[in-house]
Amino acid sequence: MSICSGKWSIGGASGLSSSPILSISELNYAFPGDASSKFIFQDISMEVRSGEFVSVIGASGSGKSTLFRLITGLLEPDQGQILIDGQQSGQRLGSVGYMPQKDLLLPWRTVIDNVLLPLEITREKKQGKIAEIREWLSRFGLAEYENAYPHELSGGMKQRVAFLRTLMTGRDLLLLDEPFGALDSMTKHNMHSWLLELWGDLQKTVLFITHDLEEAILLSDRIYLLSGDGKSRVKEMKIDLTRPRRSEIIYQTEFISMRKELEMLIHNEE
Ligand SMILES: Nc1ncnc2c1ncn2[C@@H]1O[C@H](COP(=O)(O)OP(=O)(O)OP(=O)(O)O)[C@@H](O)[C@H]1O
Repeated sequence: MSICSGKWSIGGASGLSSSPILSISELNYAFPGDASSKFIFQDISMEVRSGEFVSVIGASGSGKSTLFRLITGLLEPDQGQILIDGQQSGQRLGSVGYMPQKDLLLPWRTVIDNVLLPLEITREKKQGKIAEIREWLSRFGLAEYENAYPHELSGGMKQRVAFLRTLMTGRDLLLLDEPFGALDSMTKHNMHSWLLELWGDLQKTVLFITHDLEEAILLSDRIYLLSGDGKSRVKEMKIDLTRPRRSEIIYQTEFISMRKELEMLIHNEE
């Protein structure tokens, strides 16, 4: 594991050379009308470069989902700047693919019609995309379920459909809010293996919320830890495990010591 400026870098953005796809600088945010005027974020900075897989971890209530809503443009920062591909705040809505915690598949639509939804919203021509979607369905292990309805799918399958639908937004940056959080451990393990195998071909950038430390280390190039107290800091950990990765690396000494370190850091935050 290598850590930017020491073991852990505090304050986020690590001065990396290539221009970031997402750049957050000195972000301040408090929910309007909150009598205590409690800041969710105070002077938070972070960045994500093209092609990275970055996880965001933090205690419940530390602001992970709020951060995603700020990035998507559903909320506006009180102060500071959020740039996506250099685009300023206010021009961000629709510029990222967002997968919320619940799969939110439309129950009256088949798998393929759910996946086609982003193209309908942006009024893109569907015809040319069908062949591409069928190829992805096959890679997602869903070829035989093209005409199935959500209630006919397992939990893992539903998440894969929701992920594919997010992919079909065509956006380079995907925000995934605990996509595997509700899955049983065996299905989750299978999803990890599947995603690790797919990662090299996806050519996307992912910001990923999770409560699962093992999942964060296994999947990520870097991890941001949101502090649970004054919310004025964000810590960053670089995961120097080679890719392609297999889920069995969780048993390796290097992995176990990273996990220990992450746990200690969280413990210190508390
Ligand atoms: N619409 C809102 N109005 C006022 N406060 C809110 C609103 N949404 C969230 N909060 C508060 O903001 C804080 C951060 O919430 P958020 O959902 O972002 O946390 P989180 O880290 O995603 O939590 P979890 O891990 O439990 O999903 C919490 O204290 C929450 O009560």
